Amino acid sequence: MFETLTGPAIFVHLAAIMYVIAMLIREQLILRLFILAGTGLYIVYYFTIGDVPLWEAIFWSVMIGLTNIYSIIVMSLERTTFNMTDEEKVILGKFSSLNPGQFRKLMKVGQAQDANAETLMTIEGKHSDYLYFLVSGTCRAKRGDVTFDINESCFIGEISMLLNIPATATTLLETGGRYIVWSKEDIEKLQRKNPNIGIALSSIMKLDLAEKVSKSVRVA
Ligand SMILES: Nc1ncnc2c1ncn2[C@@H]1O[C@@H]2COP(=O)(O)O[C@H]2[C@H]1O
Repeated sequence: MFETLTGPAIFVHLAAIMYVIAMLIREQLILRLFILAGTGLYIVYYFTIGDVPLWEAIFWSVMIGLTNIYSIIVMSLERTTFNMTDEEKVILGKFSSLNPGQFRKLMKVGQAQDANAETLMTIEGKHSDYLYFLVSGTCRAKRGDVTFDINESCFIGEISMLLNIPATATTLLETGGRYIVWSKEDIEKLQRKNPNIGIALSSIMKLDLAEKVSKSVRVA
């Protein structure tokens, strides 16, 4: 077998070595790059092995290679902030348990809004269908007789979502504030399709809650 190492057969040996190395790698992106190299070497082999290239084998190898390249591009995009706005990059900093691809999926089901007037977000004791992330501005909140401000870069509506209870406060965003709003139903659908996003989002909301508690003062 190995006496053919100098002819076109060298390519089939190299291709197989690429595949064997790929099978030892867990990291998807690197694994796929080795498979791609192997596929390229197989194509060279099919071109050079006989008087006539093995077109059927070449055709399917090219198809496999193109499919692999498509997945490599999708995976690479999922790991980078390419094409994100500056605002999205800042929000991603807060959502650090999500990778950029998961974050894009979450943002796709949400809507960025500017408050052109005072905007009521939650009503104490009432179920809310929405989760908000306050990008900028201040939200006035009232719980019982106590009023307080909630400042930017945090969630509004995460307590009722995490505990599945009515809103614990009435919250009103001042005019000019900016926020992202998600329908809880859309988030639940997304979580069912991507359980990892659900786990990451709930840990981000818990962290947000811990930060709020760490800054809160006892008022009564
Ligand atoms: N003490 C607090 N500090 C900061 N934010 C609060 C406080 N109490 C309630 N909230 C926010 O107000 C929201 C009202 O709806 P939720 O209870 O779903 O989630 C609540 C929090 O996002």
